[in-house]
Amino acid sequence: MFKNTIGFEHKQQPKIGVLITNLGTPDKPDGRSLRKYLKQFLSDPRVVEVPRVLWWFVLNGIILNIRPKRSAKAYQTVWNDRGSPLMFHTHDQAEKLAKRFKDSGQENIIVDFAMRYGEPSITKRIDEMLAKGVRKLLVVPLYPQYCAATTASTFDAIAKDFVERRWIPDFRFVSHYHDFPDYIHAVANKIKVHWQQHGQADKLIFSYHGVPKKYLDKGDPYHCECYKTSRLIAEALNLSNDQYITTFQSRFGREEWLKPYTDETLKSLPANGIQSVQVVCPGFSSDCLETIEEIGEENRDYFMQAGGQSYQYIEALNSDEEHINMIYRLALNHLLGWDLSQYDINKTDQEFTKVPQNNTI
Ligand SMILES: C=CC1=C(C)c2cc3[nH]c(cc4nc(cc5[nH]c(cc1n2)c(C)c5CCC(=O)O)C(CCC(=O)O)=C4C)c(C)c3C=C
Ligand SMILES: [Fe+2]
Ligand SMILES: [Fe+2]
Repeated sequence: MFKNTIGFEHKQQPKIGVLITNLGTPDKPDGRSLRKYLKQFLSDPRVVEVPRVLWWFVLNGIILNIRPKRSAKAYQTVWNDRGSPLMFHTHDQAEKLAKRFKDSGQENIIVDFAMRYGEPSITKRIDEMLAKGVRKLLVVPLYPQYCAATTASTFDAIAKDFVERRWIPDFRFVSHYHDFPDYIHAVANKIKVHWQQHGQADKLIFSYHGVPKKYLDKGDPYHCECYKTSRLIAEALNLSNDQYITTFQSRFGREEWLKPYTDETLKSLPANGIQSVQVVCPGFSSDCLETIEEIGEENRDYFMQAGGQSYQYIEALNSDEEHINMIYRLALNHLLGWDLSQYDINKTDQEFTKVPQNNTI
């Protein structure tokens, strides 16, 4: 009835698993793959909060007949020989994070990545980690700002997995890091480096993925966390309030989403005397369709066609060294008490809580 742990052996060294996750992406940039991906993604009640029966008809009757073809075209423009940017950046992040732990002498920590939709699935990675002896699992969704549509949805996938499993590991979950100082400084430094190379524009635009406004009205902290992130980055850069704007992109459907909208803002700026902008997307830990195509191309056209002179997109943190160090330190904060060898806690505590050398069963 319950799923058993495969590959368990006695005297196996217990391990700690650090699983970074992101949204997921289609297998290929074609209509078929997009249909499969969008069906899974848009069927998630955390993403689309519309009565299920009504939504089933809208999704299957309209959206899945139109959107896959259109989205496939957009994905083709960002796909390269390494595949989807979201996939290869997340892959690189996991690889470099694993090295970061190894270089710090943490041999017992296994790092990997999973995707909420599509492959590699959360369940596949949990299976693999448990088989390798992971008995304590930390999941780090790479969404800096908490949102039910993303963060809670990731939690749902883990909870669903655990419900079906016999042997559940110790478990910790990072629900957000929108104000974690290392994250703020990593984004601020990325902007500073861009300024050193290109100079400063009239305005800095912080563009975050939007969600329906009703999610904010129902108590989702996402909107507040986005504004706080912008404020903290602006403070780190010594920007005054009139030097930056927070906006929301990637609208879907007809209902009202969080405002101000990125596209409408960019269209209106030239008429208000703003000739040059730099756009940064702090909510995206990896570049993906929504940053490369929507911000890098589509919104550039809106701004330039409205009379703008200069438009620059500042890339996501991707697998930059500073990003990996930030995720490493974020994970360390959440691992506290699990793996003691790495902490500068005082000697008495270390002796008291020291894990026995042969900690096997
Ligand atoms: C329908 C509602 C959607 C909500 C709510 C939503 C929230 C949300 N999404 C991200 C991050 C990403 N979304 C991406 C793509 C994407 N998002 C939606 C819809 C909603 N997102 C769709 C339909 C798509 C697919 C592309 C398209 O057809 O337009 C991506 C990129 C994935 C990639 O493969 O590159 C990311 C990342 C966040 C952070 C968020 C709420 C806070
Ligand atoms: Fe999205
Ligand atoms: Fe989009």
